[in-house]
Amino acid sequence: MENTENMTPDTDQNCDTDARIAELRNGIDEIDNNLLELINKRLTLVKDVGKLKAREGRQVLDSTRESQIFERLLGLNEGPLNEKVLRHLFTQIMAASRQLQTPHRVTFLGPEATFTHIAAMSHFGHSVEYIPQHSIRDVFNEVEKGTCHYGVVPVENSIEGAINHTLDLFFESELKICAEKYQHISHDLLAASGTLQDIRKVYSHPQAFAQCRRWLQKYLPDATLRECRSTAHAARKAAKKQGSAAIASSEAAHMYQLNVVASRIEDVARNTTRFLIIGKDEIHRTGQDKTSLMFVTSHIPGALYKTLKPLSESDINMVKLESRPTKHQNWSYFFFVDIEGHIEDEKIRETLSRMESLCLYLKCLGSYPRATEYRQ
Ligand SMILES: O=C(O)C(=O)C[C@]1(C(=O)O)C=C[C@@H](O)C=C1
Repeated sequence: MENTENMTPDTDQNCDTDARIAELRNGIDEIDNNLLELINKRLTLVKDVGKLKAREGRQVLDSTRESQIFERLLGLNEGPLNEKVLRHLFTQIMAASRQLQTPHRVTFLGPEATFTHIAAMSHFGHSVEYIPQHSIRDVFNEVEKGTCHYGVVPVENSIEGAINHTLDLFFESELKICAEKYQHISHDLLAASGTLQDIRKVYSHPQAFAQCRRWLQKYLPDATLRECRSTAHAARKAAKKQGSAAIASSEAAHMYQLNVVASRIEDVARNTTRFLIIGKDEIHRTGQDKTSLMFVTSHIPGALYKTLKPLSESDINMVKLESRPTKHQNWSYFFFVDIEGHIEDEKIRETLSRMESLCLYLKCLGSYPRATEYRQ
């Protein structure tokens, strides 16, 4: 038996706190046990859905159903769980479900720990197999060959603009856009030493240097800057060379055992990249959708205006317009347009067929749920 006579009030208070924490932890354990049981019950139902889908040759991923689940849960949620964490938790649960139905392989523009990898993981969760590729073309090829179910490629950055190579590949490919994902881009300065003092060389991708120019001028004005193919390559180099650092993601710090010397060093905080998930699936309507199109007009005055006119006449909102040279003929262009709505909507179908009759070529690149843009 403990002698409590000499206990100070502080010790008394510590005992009370310990007892109260232990009591609360019992409650937490009980809830965790229930959660575990419920997750396994959910997975049993998911397995049965998977068997029915397999019998009819239906695809495992049902983005429409997943969007409905998120919408329903967000409507029910009264907190303190916030929207971002709710989405993250259920992304992981549904990723585990899909993996149970058929192991999924997702390919992305690598290497690992780049922002494309981060976007892919935040979309598909941690239960799928991720396969990095050297180029955007290789991502398209692997999905076309069927060695991977989905590919993740960048398409647009809020500061630098369109990723032209991705747009060009849609001309040659029959793959569809199955989803979109906005990823906030935030750069950290990583070094093995963990301090600024001994850094003489900084490695990074040219775009990351451009986005952190003011910070570098202020804190590392004398450092030599070395350009690399990706921020992940930069982190790998910095891990091997003394007195060097990399501008890369915090995930890269983890992967290459570097320390974060300074975080969020980008000059503009609202730097976001939009990624596309490409695959062979047609995604059903959710009611909150986007449709991506590409078309070529004839080379005559007013051709673009005439092709877009049906959108305005049908009161369809256009959310993006890009042009790219066709490469077959000088000064002729492909146009890429994103509109609100789904190809299964009567109004969209009818409008697209009118547009098709007004231009030389029109292709629907896919209809998919509209993603929300978050700041992390
Ligand atoms: O409802 C389905 O079709 C399921 O397979 C279940 C489930 C889920 O975990 O809720 C999993 C995968 C699909 O993408 C959608 C939903």
